[in-house]
Amino acid sequence: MSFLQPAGQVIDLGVNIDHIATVRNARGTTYPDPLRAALLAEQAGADLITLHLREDRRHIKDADVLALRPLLATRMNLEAAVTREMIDFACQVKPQDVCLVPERREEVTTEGGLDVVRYYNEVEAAVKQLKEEGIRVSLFIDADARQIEAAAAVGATVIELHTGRYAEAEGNEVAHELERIKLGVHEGAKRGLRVNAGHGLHYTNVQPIAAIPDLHELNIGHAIVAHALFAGWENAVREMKAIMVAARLGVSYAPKAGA
Ligand SMILES: CC(=O)[C@@H](O)[C@H](O)COP(=O)(O)O
Ligand SMILES: NCC(=O)COP(=O)(O)O
Repeated sequence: MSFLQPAGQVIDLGVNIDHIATVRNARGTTYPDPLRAALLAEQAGADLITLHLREDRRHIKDADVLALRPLLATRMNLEAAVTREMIDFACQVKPQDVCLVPERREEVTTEGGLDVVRYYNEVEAAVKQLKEEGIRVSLFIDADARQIEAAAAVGATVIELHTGRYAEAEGNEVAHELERIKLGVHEGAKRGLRVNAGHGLHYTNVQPIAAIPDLHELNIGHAIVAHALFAGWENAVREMKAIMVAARLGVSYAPKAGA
């Protein structure tokens, strides 16, 4: 229980440690250690640890996932593509959560949501295999009614709405994308799904998202790692959690300088 968290969970923060591994891999050293980052993030208020084992292993490696799984006090949310290799690996690791994401080797970062409508049969088979191992399955999708409907139909119990378009929006588009996410949260909750969100969120654009009722969890990585370069890792996690909780509770929170 984070000291920032009132009784009961207001909104969960999933800290994505991918880009700790990006820095490590830049020189092929053992530091910074993603496992240490994960354990410190938990102590600083993270409610779960998210990590994306990409097909090209550009940041998180198989060994990171295997080593971290038994160490976490909270829970592991493993992001993976819908491939035989990744689904079998996830069934071997048995994280509490798996989030199925789209992946293209040439992409810089995740560009959109999983097209559950188009790949319904493949996603359905993956969801079934993971659920048989006792793993809770989330689908990383756009805030699109057809994708949300397909996610519920295919047997997922959780969806994570891709907030990339909101994060990249400018001017009047910001309000439009925020409304699209609000409608997606409502649509998912109406269908009995647990609704999460993530991608491209940072210390200012997170506030309107965290304020959306019925949103259970935000997965945030790149911005926390970036802020940690100046504020320190644990401060960066604590500050993000505080901002999210304050936004959800409708109270103002002004981080002290250098927090
Ligand atoms: C699915 C998602 O939004 C995150 O996992 C994101 O993919 C972070 O990893 P990358 O920066 O490698 O895309
Ligand atoms: N699913 C979103 C995630 O895990 C983190 O995405 P980002 O904050 O690194 O863009």
